[in-house]
Amino acid sequence: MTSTEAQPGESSHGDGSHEGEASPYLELSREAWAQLASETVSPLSAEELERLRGLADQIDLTEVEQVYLPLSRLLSLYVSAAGKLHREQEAFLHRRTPPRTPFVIGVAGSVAVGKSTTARVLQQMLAHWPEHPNVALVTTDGFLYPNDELQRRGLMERKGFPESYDRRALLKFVVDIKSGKEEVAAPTYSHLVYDVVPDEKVVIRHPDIVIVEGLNVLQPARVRDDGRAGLGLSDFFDFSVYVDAGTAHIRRWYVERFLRLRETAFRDPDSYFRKYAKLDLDEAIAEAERIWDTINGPNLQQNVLPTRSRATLVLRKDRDHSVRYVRLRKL
Ligand SMILES: Nc1ncnc2c1ncn2[C@@H]1O[C@H](COP(=O)(O)OP(=O)(O)O)[C@@H](O)[C@H]1O
Ligand SMILES: CC(C)(COP(=O)(O)O)[C@@H](O)C(=O)NCCC(=O)O
Repeated sequence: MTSTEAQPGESSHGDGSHEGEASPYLELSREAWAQLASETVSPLSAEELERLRGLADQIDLTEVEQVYLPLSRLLSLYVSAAGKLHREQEAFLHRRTPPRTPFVIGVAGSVAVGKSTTARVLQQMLAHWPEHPNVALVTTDGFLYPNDELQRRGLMERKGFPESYDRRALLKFVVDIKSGKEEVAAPTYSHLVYDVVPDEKVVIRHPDIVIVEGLNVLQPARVRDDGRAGLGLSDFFDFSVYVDAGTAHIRRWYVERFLRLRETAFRDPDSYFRKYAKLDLDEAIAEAERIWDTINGPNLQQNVLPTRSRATLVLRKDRDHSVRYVRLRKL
C-alpha cells in the first residue's frame, strides 16, 4: 500500500480518520487498480479511445485505459445497483409510475487539479456502457454570482470561495434533477470573459447520469440561523470523486496552464485577461503565482481540501498527472 502524506487541516491518515480508528477507505495502489483494467472489457473501440484523447490533449492513453476505464466500470455497477434499488423501492411503495431519477456524480477538487478533464473522460466512457447512454455534464461555475454582484459584495478576489456562488440556485438545480424533472437548465460561465453569460443556459433532458463538477460540490450543508442544518448538494449525489494531488504540483499546473492560455486564449480581444498577453514570461509567472497564492491556494486549504474525506472515491495524482493510488469508501 502506498503511504500518504498528511495535508494541513487533515487527519494523520489523510482520509478523515484518526489514529486508532479504522480507515473508511480501501486504498488500491496504481498497480492493483490497473490490474482491474485488464479484467475489464472496454466498451470503446480503439478509434473511440483515440478520439477520447482529443478531449484532453494532454491525457495519456495508458492512463485512460488503466485508470479511467476501471473507474467507469465501477461507476456503471453503482448506476445499475441504484436503478434496481429504486425500482424495487417504488414497487414496495406501490407507486405505479416511478419518476426517472438520474444517477448523480459529483466531481470535486482544486482549481487546476484536472476536474474538467476527469469529468469529460468519465462522461464519454460512461456513455459507452449500454445501460446509460445519456450522460450530462454540468460545471458549477455557471452558478457563480455575476461579476457585478461579486463586486457589490466585495467578492471579486474570492471567486470560487463558497460564498461567491448562488448556493440556493445550485441546490435547487440538483434537487430538480434528482426529483426526475424532465428538463432542467443551468446558467453558464465563460472563462474567456471571466463572467457568467447572461441568458445562456445549458439544458439537460432525460439524463441517465448527471456529472456535477466543481470546486465546492462536497461542501457540507450550511447551519441555518435557527441552528438547524439544511441540505447540501452532496446529499443528492449517488457517488462522488475527489481529484487530489500535492498542493505544490497543483500550483505548478495552474501556472503552466496560465502560460499556455497567455499564448492562446488571452490573445483574444474579448478576453478578460488580454492585458496578460502582453506580459513577458517572468511577469506572467509572477501574476499566475499571485492569483494562486491569494485566491486559489487559500480556497484549496480552507474550503476544498477539508471536503476530501467526504468523497466516495479519491484519485490521487502524481506530479505528471498519473494516478498513484485510488481510495474507495468501504464503510
Ligand atoms: N490526466 C491528465 N493528464 C495530463 N494533463 C492533465 C490531466 N488532467 C488535467 N491535465 C492538465 O492539467 C491542467 C488542469 O486541468 P483541468 O481539467 O483544466 O483542471 P480543473 O478543471 O480542475 O481546473 C490542464 O492544463 C490540463 O490539460
Ligand atoms: C471559475 C472558477 C471559480 C472555477 O469554478 P467551478 O467550475 O469549480 O465552480 C475558477 O476557475 C476561477 O476562475 N477562479 C478564480 C481565480 C482565477 O482566475 O484562477
